[in-house]
Amino acid sequence: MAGRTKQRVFEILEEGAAGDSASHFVDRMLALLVILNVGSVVLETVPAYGERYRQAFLVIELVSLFVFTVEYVLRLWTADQHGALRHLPSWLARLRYMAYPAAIVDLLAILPLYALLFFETTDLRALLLFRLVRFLKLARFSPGLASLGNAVISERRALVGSLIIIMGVVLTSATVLYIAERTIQPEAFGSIPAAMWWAIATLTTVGYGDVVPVTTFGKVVAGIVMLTGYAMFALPIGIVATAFAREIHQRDFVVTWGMVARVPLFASMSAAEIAEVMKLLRAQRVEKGAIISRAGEDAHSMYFIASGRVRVELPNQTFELSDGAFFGEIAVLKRTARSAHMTALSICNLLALDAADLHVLMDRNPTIGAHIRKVVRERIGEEIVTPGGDLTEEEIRAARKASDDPDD
Ligand SMILES: Nc1ncnc2c1ncn2[C@@H]1O[C@@H]2COP(=O)(O)O[C@H]2[C@H]1O
Repeated sequence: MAGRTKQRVFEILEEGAAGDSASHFVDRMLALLVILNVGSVVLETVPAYGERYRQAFLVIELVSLFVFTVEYVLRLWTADQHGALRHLPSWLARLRYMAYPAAIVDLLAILPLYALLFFETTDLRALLLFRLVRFLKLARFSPGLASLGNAVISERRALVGSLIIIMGVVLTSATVLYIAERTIQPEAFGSIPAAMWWAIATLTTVGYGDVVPVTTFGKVVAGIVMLTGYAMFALPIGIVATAFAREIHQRDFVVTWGMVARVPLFASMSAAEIAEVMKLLRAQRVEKGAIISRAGEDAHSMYFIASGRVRVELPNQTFELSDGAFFGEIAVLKRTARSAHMTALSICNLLALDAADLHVLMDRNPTIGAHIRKVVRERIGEEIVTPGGDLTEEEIRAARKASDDPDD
């Protein structure tokens, strides 16, 4: 029972499946609270509001402290449900989870408030910068932000490379301008660090105009630096933009004709039939270690593996399925609970087919219907199919037990 509660809390907080309205609601509420917080931090600094609404700002802060603390404690409690941490003892899973960047941000989002209580001050402005860390919590609720983070991390080497090039150009241009202008404008170009201010303002095309070269040589160098600036900064921007586009594309990958045609089950279909099937399939990207479905759960769809590997854990056997295979069809066809745990062993691109659409597909295409039924027969065996066509009570009980037992 406790295991089921923990699993549900985890699903609501961390792993909202498509269509899980409780999970989406909690995500939205938490994101709203973060936005309210950031808004109040910013408005507090406006003198006209800071004093007048002091009490209201304090209430927002204290409510946030309560909600974010409960959120953090629950995330810590359910840490051992994460795909990558499930094999660890609960205490170790929690310790490892605490080192996740998102968990660190969650902790930093509540710590300053405890400092506030501890130091018995009501001047929230003292903790201004710390409180704005909460803004980072939004990354958890925005897949786009997470993709941007992934893009920067995956291109870190190229970005460090372009940063070194930029630093080299800043240093060279500042040194040349120092040589050219130091005697004429000692206050602006009297040292290399001083000249670097001019170099950075010029290279970034900001051009404050507070410091300008006056010698002909200085002006020629400045012209070159201005032109180089565009090229220099286009480099990291291009790197991040390309990686970001790639990340987004991988996340919401499009179901293509080739992808469907590669699934052996559909290989014999005509192009027109494949085009029809494509309309029924939904693309779903699953991270490595994520649980796709649990034994004993209600089933709403079956899946085809476009790419990746999936582990199917039956109560007494474990199978591995890969590209082109399908799974999750038994519960959908028999209208029973899932008979196995299904976990992604690698990043998986799945094609999900809703229960109603599976029946449409099988009715429309008897060959596919017969093939799926044949695979089901091979998988579960004739002997455990009751005359009514349902899985035996014994198998369902075994599946439910398997989902209750693990690591409470
Ligand atoms: N013996 C088996 N071999 C391979 N896959 C299986 C086997 N038994 C069950 N499965 C798959 O595991 C899935 C678990 O969820 P379902 O019961 O919906 O559908 C099941 C099948 O797709």
